[in-house]
Amino acid sequence: MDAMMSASREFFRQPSEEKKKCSNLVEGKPFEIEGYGNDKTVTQDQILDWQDRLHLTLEPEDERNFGKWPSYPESFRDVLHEYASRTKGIRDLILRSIANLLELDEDYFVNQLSNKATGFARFNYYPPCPRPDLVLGLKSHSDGGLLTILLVDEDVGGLQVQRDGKWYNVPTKPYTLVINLGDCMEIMNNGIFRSPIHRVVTNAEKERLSLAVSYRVDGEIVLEPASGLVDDKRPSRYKKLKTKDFVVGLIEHFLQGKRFIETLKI
Ligand SMILES: O=C(O)CCC(=O)C(=O)O
Ligand SMILES: [Fe+2]
Repeated sequence: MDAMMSASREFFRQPSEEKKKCSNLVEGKPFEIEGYGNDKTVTQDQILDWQDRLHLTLEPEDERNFGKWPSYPESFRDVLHEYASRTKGIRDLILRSIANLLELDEDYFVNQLSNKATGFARFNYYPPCPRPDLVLGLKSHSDGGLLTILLVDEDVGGLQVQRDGKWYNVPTKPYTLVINLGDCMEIMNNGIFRSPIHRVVTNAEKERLSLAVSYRVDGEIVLEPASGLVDDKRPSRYKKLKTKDFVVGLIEHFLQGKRFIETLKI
């Protein structure tokens, strides 16, 4: 965890020209998510976030785009490779625990992950912000996938979670990962465990860093509640759709500060 955080910090502290070697914007090419930069701007009045992010595909491994993986610091690639193999183990452990809690077959969620299931890393870097009262580091959202394994800055807080309309600070604690369930998980468990709405506030004096590793099922899989969690008393609460169509809606809504899952509720 320390090695991953310090390699990320070294990457983000470089001058902008160096970071742009991993840019997600390549002249003459359409916007790509993968790489260093900002999220896409789709409307004139879109509210932007006070952050830089580096978005890298981790899974499937053969789809890693090393052209966008930082070569500075030198350790970055090896550290991320190692970190990603550890988070995959944590993913499976948590998916099995959730299945047990729901009294499903222990491997129910793990079995939904084919070798085409996706995993990506989103490194978030929040520079100090002179007007924290005016701008968020990351707008209010819920994560889209099955689950997110979040490594947060151990000194600087900023992550907040919403409950009953109120925002609560998530405390920072060294060597502690925050696990967020995502919208795909909420759908697959028929709304028993929900994906939390969260956001990041900015800090006037200190920079902040986080790394979110999110996992999703394969795009061809139809997202729907596990049959063991649907009956006459608790019918399916979400419209069915393919994961790849879900992802398109998810991104469009996220950029505008909205939640796609709300439109799928029956
Ligand atoms: O920076 C954080 O603590 C949260 C980041 C986050 O919510 C995300 O990347 O989805
Ligand atoms: Fe998030």
